[in-house]
Amino acid sequence: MSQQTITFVTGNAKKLEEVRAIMDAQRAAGVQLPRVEARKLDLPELQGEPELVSAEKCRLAAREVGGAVMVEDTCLCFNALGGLPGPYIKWFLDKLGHDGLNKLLAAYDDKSAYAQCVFAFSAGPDAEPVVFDGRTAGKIVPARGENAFGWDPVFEPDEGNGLTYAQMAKDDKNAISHRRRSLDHLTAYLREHAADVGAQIEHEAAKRAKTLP
Ligand SMILES: O=c1nc[nH]c2c1ncn2[C@H]1C[C@H](O)[C@@H](COP(=O)(O)OP(=O)(O)OP(=O)(O)O)O1
Ligand SMILES: [Mg+2]
Repeated sequence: MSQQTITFVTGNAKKLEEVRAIMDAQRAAGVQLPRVEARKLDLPELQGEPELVSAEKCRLAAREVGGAVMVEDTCLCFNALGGLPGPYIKWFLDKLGHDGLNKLLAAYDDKSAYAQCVFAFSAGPDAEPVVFDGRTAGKIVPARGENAFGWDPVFEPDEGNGLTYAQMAKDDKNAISHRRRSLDHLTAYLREHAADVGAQIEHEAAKRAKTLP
């Protein structure tokens, strides 16, 4: 596994920053992790359940890169709305803003929500993606804190001592975040299946080498 590189495909620089910070801290603590390269690509996203959105994004990424990839899809799910906006949060945030997200819940007493990150990993274009779910529970609040990353100012995690993600130090967010939890599952999988995954990446690469003109 250590010889191989996995390409993290995302169009979002903030995601990449957090993934790098989480992995660097773990490496410094002696955790064995694969080499990860980044590729900036804004891939089209299928509609549906988060696991499906992420798995399909992963297939596209693997085809695009022609090798082992990881992607993630992030959702913000309001319990009063049956989990919506969920995977559509990007567009809700874009069109409604922080205030509009709060107003969506005006008719409900229940402001609880969870942030969800679904990583998907694929060994190559013909391999089946594997998905990993990470969640952090909290509630939707009027915006507080620096407006640096998406909906961070309106999400107050239950474990955040009353602070929104945007008010927390980056390391504190990374310690409890949906992204951290999902990434931990992915890296644990890669460690547990290091031999299989390594062989699969090699196999995929060899197959492609053969089919090249
Ligand atoms: O920790 C986070 N804290 C605050 N906001 C966040 C976070 N993580 C993602 N976000 C935002 C970005 C986008 O508006 C939406 C997810 O959409 P999502 O499709 O997963 O991300 P994206 O299109 O920006 O990047 P990608 O190329 O990896 O799909 O929530
Ligand atoms: Mg996206």
